[in-house]
Amino acid sequence: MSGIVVAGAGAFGTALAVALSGTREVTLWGRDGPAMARLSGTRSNPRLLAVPLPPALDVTSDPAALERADILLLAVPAQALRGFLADHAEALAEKPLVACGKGIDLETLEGPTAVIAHAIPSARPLVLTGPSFAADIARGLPTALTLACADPEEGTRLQALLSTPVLRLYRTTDLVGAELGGALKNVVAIACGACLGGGFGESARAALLTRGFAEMRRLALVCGAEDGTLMGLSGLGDLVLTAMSEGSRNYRYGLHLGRGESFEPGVTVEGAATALAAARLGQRLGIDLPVTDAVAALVEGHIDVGSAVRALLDRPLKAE
Ligand SMILES: NC(=O)C1=CN([C@@H]2O[C@H](COP(=O)(O)OP(=O)(O)OC[C@H]3O[C@@H](n4cnc5c(N)ncnc54)[C@H](O)[C@@H]3O)[C@@H](O)[C@H]2O)C=CC1
Ligand SMILES: O=C(CO)COP(=O)(O)O
Repeated sequence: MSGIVVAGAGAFGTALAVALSGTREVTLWGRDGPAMARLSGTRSNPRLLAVPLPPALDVTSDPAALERADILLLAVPAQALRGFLADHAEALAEKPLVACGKGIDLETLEGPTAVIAHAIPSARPLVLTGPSFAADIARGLPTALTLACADPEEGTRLQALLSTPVLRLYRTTDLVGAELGGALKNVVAIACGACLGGGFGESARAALLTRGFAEMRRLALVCGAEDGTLMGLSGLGDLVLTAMSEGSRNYRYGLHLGRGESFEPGVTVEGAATALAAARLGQRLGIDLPVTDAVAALVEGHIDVGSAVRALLDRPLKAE
């Protein structure tokens, strides 16, 4: 039996640990010692998830657990991944590291697999991504995700290890497509939320979702992604979930932007930093990303939603 360690005890890491615990040996590792000790005692964190932890799930803040792992699921936010890897590089060497966060690093403009490859060259990066709210996964509701692994044999082995009767993993070798789909859909979800929050209606949201998806594909394909991956769970599938549901923090953040309200402090909103990163990447690669650029300008407070929508409508007419 492989020892799975989920690193990052936020909503998603806790949900994944809950879902995988039972038939597998699973440890949930978090950096905050007192918080993990409390969680170990109470076996629940209602602020994060409505379900209790299964008795078999081990909970710790001891870094030695990272070293003992056969495989690690990294459920820290994208902007924290580089720091986490630097802190634990020795313990994580030569292991399969499954990136579960969705974003592009704002400083390096890299996705999680390149961040892992640079920080720990001996590690084997994978990506686990797709439409899944932590609350749904923790409750055992049916969910389908994409597992990307460069080595098809290892991908097949880990697909079996990380699937459960209700958590169905599809595999691919397209790491770039999987991670960019997951990262970029958050930006489009912010745009869709801002559109509804600003009172522009559901037809406009459908237009933004579709044109935003065209942008996602444009950027991802130039970065080496396969179109089939973008059309699958990790791209279109996750975009549909995130851009249509108030269960999404990115969408809710967009709603607040659209209404001109401030958002709940301290909540992880990956699409905000990723919009800035993707806009810079688009400039660097010479790719037209009007929706992304508008979200980046909104996030930075340079424009309001009304002017963002007007700027998008004023663009020259073109072929679809
Ligand atoms: N919540 C959800 O429904 C889903 C989240 N995700 C992705 O999972 C990632 C994490 O999201 P959540 O768990 O929801 O966020 P969260 O805000 O609930 O938790 C983030 C956790 O990461 C920890 N963390 C931050 N920096 C760290 C560091 N340097 N070292 C160790 N731990 C660190 C924090 O202490 C916190 O426990 C994000 O990239 C998100 O896009 C993916 C699918 C679903
Ligand atoms: O990635 C997610 C769903 O697949 C979670 O979305 P939010 O981070 O917007 O809540």
